[in-house]
Amino acid sequence: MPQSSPNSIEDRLYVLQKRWDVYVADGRFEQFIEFAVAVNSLAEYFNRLRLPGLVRLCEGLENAALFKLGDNSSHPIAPQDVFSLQRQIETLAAAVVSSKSSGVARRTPESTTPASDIDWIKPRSVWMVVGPEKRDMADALTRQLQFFGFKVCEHGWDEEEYVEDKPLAVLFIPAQENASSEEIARIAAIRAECPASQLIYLGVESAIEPIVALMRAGIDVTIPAEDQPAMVLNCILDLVQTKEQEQYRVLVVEDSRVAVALIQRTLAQHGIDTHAINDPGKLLDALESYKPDLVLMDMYMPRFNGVEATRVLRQMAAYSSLPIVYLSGESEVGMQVEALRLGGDQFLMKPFNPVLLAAVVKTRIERFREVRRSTRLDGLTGLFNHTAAKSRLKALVNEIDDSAATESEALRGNELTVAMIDIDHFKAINDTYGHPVGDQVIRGLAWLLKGRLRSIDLIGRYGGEEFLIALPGVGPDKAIAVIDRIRRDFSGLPHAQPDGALYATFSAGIASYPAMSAAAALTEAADGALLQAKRLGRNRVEYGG
Ligand SMILES: Nc1nc2c(ncn2[C@@H]2O[C@H](COP(=O)(O)OP(=O)(O)OP(=O)(O)O)[C@@H](O)[C@H]2O)c(=O)[nH]1
Repeated sequence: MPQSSPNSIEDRLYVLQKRWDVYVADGRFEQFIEFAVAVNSLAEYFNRLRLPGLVRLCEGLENAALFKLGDNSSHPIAPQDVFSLQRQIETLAAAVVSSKSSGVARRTPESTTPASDIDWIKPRSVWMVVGPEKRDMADALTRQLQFFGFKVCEHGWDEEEYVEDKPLAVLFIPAQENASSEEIARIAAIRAECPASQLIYLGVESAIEPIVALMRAGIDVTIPAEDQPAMVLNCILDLVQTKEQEQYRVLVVEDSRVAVALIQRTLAQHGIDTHAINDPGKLLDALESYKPDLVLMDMYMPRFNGVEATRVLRQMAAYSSLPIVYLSGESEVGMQVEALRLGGDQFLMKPFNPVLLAAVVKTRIERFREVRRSTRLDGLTGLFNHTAAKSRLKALVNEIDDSAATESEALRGNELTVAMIDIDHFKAINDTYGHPVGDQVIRGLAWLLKGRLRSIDLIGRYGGEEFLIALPGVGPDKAIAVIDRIRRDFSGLPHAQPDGALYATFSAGIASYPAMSAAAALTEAADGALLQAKRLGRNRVEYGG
């Protein structure tokens, strides 16, 4: 065994293979569960590393394993199923070896490597497979990708040797709309060589047949002719965007210590954090302090039962949509249905199947987070939307007010500077190049802001092409310098469009606390300064007090 805890891709793969071998030798249900847990853990690890090809292979194996999970009576599974799973494991192992040889899968001890710090192992290179006919577009895309820090390696459609490290993504730009059979063969060859890379095909006809042919050859994303090339950067930036990686949090309401220990062990194996209370009377305090993504609720407990506790939560706006899953020995279907009718989302029986419990908990939490995200974040840019940005700004101003009132040493004298940014002549960009290109300009600015500002800064999409920025602890002079630097860089950022690149500029207005002591006054003053910047000729930063 390489190490006592499964840390790296190789270790996780080793554990998976070992568990599979044990199952094949003995054929017991519990051994199959252990194997399925190992597959799930590897799939999650690939997901965190953002290795789309390996995620796909691993999820295929996970689905096949879950399909065969069954129960005690269905094991050992039939020899042809063993053979088919064995083949999937071998394909996965070969893909891991192939990616590893490119340096993608270096060993990274998890204990010292939080998900947010693993950027260094992400490949940041992009291959572009393009012919001479699409020179202008390829050049514009290359400049744009380089601006965001990607290394671009160009290849011709007839090239057969690829010596560089395996890329994050491969962009295929065909000479005409539909791929020729030689081009399909080239795509399949690159798919085999780069199992972990995202393959993107630009300019497909909007019809099922050609898209299916490309997908069969190994393409992950096809972009219709009319949307290119504005979508390309979006696709690639999505691959490196660090989504919310916060650990899932589950509150366990359960009076049996044995059940709590089993649940916590199972969820911990899937990287899920838990907090347990044995008395539903403590529920509101625990929700307030622990802020879970899901409650796992026992049915029968002293004082009052899980269904009563759930009904109370459903009457409170803050918890009306929080996922609640019952985990109980109650086997009477009528009682289960009643429990769901009164506010529960799902019912799981005790003794629970660990794979099923983890799968239900994760799926419910993912959906819950997705809904929460969609109400707070802007779909185009992933930044806070207007409402969320306004309320975040209010909270920042309140924090400073509170710290001044309590004279907290750490925060005393804190400053806050707000900037309103608006892209210049944006209507003309839309009118000239079309809305998809306009959207790409907005996204380009969003990415530049995210890349340049700190994680504690507030960045919101305030209106169509208007952004609200708040920089806590930063005075006006420094803020003006920072925003002006971003302004200069944005004006040099090429935005790819079918005939080459276009350049855009923005104007900004700045205001600061304590000169303006309320959130509304700050945005109003920044807005006034922005108007002044527009009047003075645009592409400039003005200070409004
Ligand atoms: N592509 C795209 N366009 C948008 C979006 N939201 C708003 N717009 C457009 O943005 C344009 C804003 O134009 P105006 O407010 O007239 O200002 P402008 O052309 O940027 O001119 P100045 O601000 O004076 O420099 C309008 O044409 C809107 O339709 C969006 O999400 N995507």
